[in-house]
Amino acid sequence: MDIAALIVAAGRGTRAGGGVPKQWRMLSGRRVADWTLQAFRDHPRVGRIVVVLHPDDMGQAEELTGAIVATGGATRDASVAAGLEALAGDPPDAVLIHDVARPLVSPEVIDRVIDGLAHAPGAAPALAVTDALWTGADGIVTGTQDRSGLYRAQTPQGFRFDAILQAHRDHPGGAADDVEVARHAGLDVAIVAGDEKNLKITGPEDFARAEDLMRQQMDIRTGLGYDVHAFEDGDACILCGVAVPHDKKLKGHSDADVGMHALTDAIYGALAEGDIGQHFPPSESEWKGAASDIFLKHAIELARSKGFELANCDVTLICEQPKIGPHAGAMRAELARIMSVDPDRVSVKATTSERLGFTGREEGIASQAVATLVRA
Ligand SMILES: Nc1ccn([C@@H]2O[C@H](COP(=O)(O)OP(=O)(O)OP(=O)(O)O)[C@@H](O)[C@H]2O)c(=O)n1
Ligand SMILES: C[C@](O)(CO)[C@H](O)COP(=O)(O)O
Repeated sequence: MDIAALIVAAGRGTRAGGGVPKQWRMLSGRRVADWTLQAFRDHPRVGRIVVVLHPDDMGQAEELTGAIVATGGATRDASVAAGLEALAGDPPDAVLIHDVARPLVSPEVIDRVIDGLAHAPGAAPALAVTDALWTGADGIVTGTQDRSGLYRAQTPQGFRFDAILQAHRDHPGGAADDVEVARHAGLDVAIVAGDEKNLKITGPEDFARAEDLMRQQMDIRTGLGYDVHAFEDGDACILCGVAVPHDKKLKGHSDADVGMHALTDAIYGALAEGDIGQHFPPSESEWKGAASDIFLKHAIELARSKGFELANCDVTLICEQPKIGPHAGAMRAELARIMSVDPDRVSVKATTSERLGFTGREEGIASQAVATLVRA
């Protein structure tokens, strides 16, 4: 099934305050809109993504990589209609209509909505009301409302595309959500289980709630790498991607970059994905003399394919000679370039072993590295 996501992001977020529409405010280090888009971009069953923006926000479009951008209207339903029309030229089978203000939507909720479409033209997540419901006036309770059969509606609300497009075209406007539009057109909408965490950022206090929930669901992994290479005759050592002049070089099947190997193993370790020798066996001649950036790129791309980003890494080189200090800045910059991360996430430092052991006797260089990976 060809499934598109339609993310409405043309509201002004007046109730949230803060001077900037809530979708552009920061939440756990990224904009609200970036989290929401990522949830759909990472979902294997979602193809295209349409984002509906306010005319004043078109400058943000460039940063929403890979998304089709449409211009929104004065109300939520006008914005949804604009997004549907943007898809109508090349219609998907189904569309998932989602508030940008719900950045914590889980893959499981998205799956349940998609699965619900197998049995009905519409499916939407909701939570049964569990608190007692009152009516009140002037701060005084005036009655109790029957809560049986009442639900709190969430998004994404999913529909067969042709049906919801026609329903919006025929609707007079003023609907609270797309389920109301669908029902007005006589379409059945299945209720699937929502998620307490799928909150809509509405008031100022919701930012702190959303950040707490994000912290709870973060997956943080740490890996440790260790490597040793012996010296042989030569004129430079390749260390963390930098050629450091020396009267010896490091011996190995590849370029013997002991620092980069330790870091690569730390990333594989954090992912529980074995080690460098498992991915690039020394028995294979194609890795003979290979530049070690191939290994590091492979490890970081493997991490990204599993949804992880590098939070930070720290490499220690253990040797008497060559002196690392003058080259540490260049090494950090090179590792950061290879991994496409900010240099302030990469540390390279060195120590001697006080002339003890094989490093102290200058027979070779050892390296240790730790890497922390985070999946939000
Ligand atoms: N003209 C509008 C109004 C709302 N929305 C979107 O509809 C969703 C749900 O609306 P709400 O939480 O009410 O957002 P805002 O309209 O931005 O908030 P407020 O009512 O506080 O201004 C949000 O993703 C919002 O960006 C939209 O695309 N176009
Ligand atoms: C669509 C919706 O998210 C369902 O809960 C909600 O109705 C939209 O937000 P609003 O605050 O009602 O504008």
